[in-house]
Amino acid sequence: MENLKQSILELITDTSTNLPPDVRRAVNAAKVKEDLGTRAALSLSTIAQNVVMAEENVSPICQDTGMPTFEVKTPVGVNQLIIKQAIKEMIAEATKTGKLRSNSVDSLTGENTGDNLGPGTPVIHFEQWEEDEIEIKLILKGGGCENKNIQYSLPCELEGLGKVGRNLDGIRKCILHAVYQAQGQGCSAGFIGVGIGGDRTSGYALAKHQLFRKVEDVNQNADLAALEDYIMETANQLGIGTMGFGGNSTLLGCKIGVENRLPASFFVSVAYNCWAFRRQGVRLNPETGEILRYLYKDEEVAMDLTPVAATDDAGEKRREVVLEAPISEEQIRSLRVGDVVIINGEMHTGRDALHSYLMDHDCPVDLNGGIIYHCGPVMLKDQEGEWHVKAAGPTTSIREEPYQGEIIKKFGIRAVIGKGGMGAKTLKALNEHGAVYLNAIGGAAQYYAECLEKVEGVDFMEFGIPEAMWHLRVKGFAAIVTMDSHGNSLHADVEKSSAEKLAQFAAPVFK
Ligand SMILES: O=C(O)C[C@H](O)C(=O)O
Ligand code: SF4
Repeated sequence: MENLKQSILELITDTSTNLPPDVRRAVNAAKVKEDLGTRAALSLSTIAQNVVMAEENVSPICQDTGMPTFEVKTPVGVNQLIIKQAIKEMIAEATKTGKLRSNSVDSLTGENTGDNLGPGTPVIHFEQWEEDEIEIKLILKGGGCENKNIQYSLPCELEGLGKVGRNLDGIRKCILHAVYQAQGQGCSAGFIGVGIGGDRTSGYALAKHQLFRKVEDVNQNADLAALEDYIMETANQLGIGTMGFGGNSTLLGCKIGVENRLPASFFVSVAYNCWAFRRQGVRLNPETGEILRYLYKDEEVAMDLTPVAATDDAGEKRREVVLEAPISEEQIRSLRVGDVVIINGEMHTGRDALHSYLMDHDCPVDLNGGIIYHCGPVMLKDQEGEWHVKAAGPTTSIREEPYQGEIIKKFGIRAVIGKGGMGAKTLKALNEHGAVYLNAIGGAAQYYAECLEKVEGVDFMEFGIPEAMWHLRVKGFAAIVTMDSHGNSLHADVEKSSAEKLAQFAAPVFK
């Protein structure tokens, strides 16, 4: 097994940096479906560019390289302990070289282990099989989309859809609801794996396992094949769109599996995966560990890089406003939902640990007129001790909803950048203080890393790399105003309109 470690490292690197062809085809098709010039089309254009950059730079497509989850099949007689050890070593190695973000955190203390190893990380499932080769599959599913997973216990009642029975039609309602409740927060357009049955644990495992099916794969169960088709057709009518900006591409794939259940239980479990659907697999020679072939590389698919002009709904070119901190209240009040903002100068990252800390502590830097970026980057230090940004897209902002409004006011912040939008409390604070919420394109970690020209400093390294407060100098960082200081929220609008559309699918479809 002299090649085993190298093969595993290659698999991890490829999964993190090179989007598989079936996913590329789906993202390209989504772009064609969006109306030219819309926010959704613009986002897909950035996403396509980002995919190309990640492959070229051999750097993470998204900074959140997720919970590494391996499914390993071995012929009888192969020592699984050796494979487990090799996986762990190569996970640590890939973390050291910035192919993975250090993502394993002690649940109680919040301490980051720094090498992606720890109790429960990585996840490795072993199985024996009759074939002669070793198969290793890997999925890197990020935290933001994982947070949008949902499990339904039937029968139940769902807002807008009414009673949900223990039958195919009830399952249909659950899946539509699952897509609706994710809105743009899991970096739509997404892919879902659904597990029908099992218990609470095996149901979710089944759902996640469905994500290993190819996007074009047709379900062998005719009922489920019909349901998958129906969901693809219908979910895309909800109007959530890429990043939740509204639009025609909300869902790029739906795969449904079924297992037996207990008489008393009926679970429908849904695993939501962002567009940055990173999964790959290899077949290995059982003697040498050398890669024989990849499982998800049927052809080379180039990303569609056709440029998209930024126009508003009336076809007018979108207003572009350049901002540089410190930003004045007047500048902020002139911004409206839909404006494109280009940021130069200084910004600071901050996510969960920082927001909670700032509630009752001072900030080491002056944030008056400043910009906070909800981002947990991948960082590498060079030999001179200087930090470099390797991947740095936004994280889901709604997690900061309990803190954000107060923090904006306490420190005089004028702009918050993130993705997926924020709630009513933040919207109120934006209005009262004079601040904006800017939506960056989730998952576009290479695209944004290139705008982050210099790391000026860092505070709170004790929170771990993703949670630390990085002080960055940026150039040409583009984002869209999705919540302004006049009480407008694109997110609230899309949520409302998609809820109305969801309710149109309440009537039974399947027997
Ligand atoms: O943790 C991150 O950087 C992003 C996360 O996957 C998210 O979608 O919020
Ligand atoms: S930031 Fe978006 S693209 Fe990245 S892992 Fe989270 S949900 Fe996926």
